[in-house]
Amino acid sequence: MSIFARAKPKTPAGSMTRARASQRVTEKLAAHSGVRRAKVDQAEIYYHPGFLSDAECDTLIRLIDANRRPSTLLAASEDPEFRTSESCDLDRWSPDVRPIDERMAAFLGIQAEHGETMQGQRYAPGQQFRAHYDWFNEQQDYWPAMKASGGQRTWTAMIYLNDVEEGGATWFPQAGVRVAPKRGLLLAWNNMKPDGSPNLATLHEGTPVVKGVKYIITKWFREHPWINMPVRTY
Ligand SMILES: O=C(O)CCC(=O)C(=O)O
Ligand SMILES: [Fe+2]
Repeated sequence: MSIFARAKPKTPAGSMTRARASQRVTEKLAAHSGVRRAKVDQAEIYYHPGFLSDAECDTLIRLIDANRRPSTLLAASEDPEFRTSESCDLDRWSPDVRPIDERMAAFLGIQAEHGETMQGQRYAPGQQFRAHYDWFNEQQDYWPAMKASGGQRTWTAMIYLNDVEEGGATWFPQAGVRVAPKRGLLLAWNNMKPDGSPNLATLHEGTPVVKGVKYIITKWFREHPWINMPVRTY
């Protein structure tokens, strides 16, 4: 499921619960050696090189190639070029995915149940994901359903699975941060401000790939357990 907010809410509301939870994630990240924070004040953006091994990246690339389909948006866009990549949901119970899924959640200090299904994404040359927020716009029609299924998206964690010859950087135009794809690099950011309200400076885009193919995984974490989480059946 892919759901993205684009319009600005009129009065983003703060939340003490989100603020405290975000603070715990920040402290957890700060305690890991190898984590660096982007030197901007507008948003909390962190990197950790080498989070996944080459073998783990290759396994996920294989799964994405086997299951990819055109990426979707919940809030329809008038721009047919808004999100042109391919995506797939990666089965959180699969022995290839589960250890990585749980390692990402543990790294941020968030319970794995708060994470939506890990999403694999593939961008061929010319494909992109235009500027958007990962947090939900609480004025949009989809919000009651999102509120009931785990609430706001707090943190995003992404991992680049390969180096890309040219293009494909993740660009935060308001924060002024650009991250070039690097195999195994984890990029995580807080979609909320310190008071627990949505942070407009987390606007970001997957810029078009120019040469090569870009593979990533994304995990969006909710403020409460994600209740669409499928029950293990095997
Ligand atoms: O492809 C990228 O660099 C960004 C992907 C993204 O914004 C997302 O998965 O929410
Ligand atoms: Fe995003």
